[in-house]
Amino acid sequence: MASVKLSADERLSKLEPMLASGWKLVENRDAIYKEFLFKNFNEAFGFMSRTALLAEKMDHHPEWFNVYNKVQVTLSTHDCNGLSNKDIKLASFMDTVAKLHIPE
Ligand SMILES: C[C@H](O)[C@H](O)[C@H]1CNC2=NC(N)=NC(=O)C2=N1
Repeated sequence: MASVKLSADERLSKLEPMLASGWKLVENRDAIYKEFLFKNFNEAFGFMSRTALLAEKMDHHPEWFNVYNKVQVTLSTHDCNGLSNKDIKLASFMDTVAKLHIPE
């Protein structure tokens, strides 16, 4: 199903809260970025594993880079060359999972 870019209203109602929870707009791209820090690699990889399962189920995949306990994530929808509701859904899920792995 072709993805539709977030509307102006959705950017206010759905994207703004994500920016308030630490996601940043990517310069010169309609994309969002967040860096997640975990206690160790196991926690980071657990986060990535859980995200990967949803990504596969959604057929919507993050652009991410992992070194040890850090996971850098960029979300955008390639099909519409910008942000869609799929990005909001995946970002929200990642925030929820990350909270389960809060470093002590
Ligand atoms: C063929 C496949 O369904 C598409 O390429 C999917 C795969 N995963 C995707 N991931 C993201 N982030 N954006 C897409 O548009 C996308 N499209």
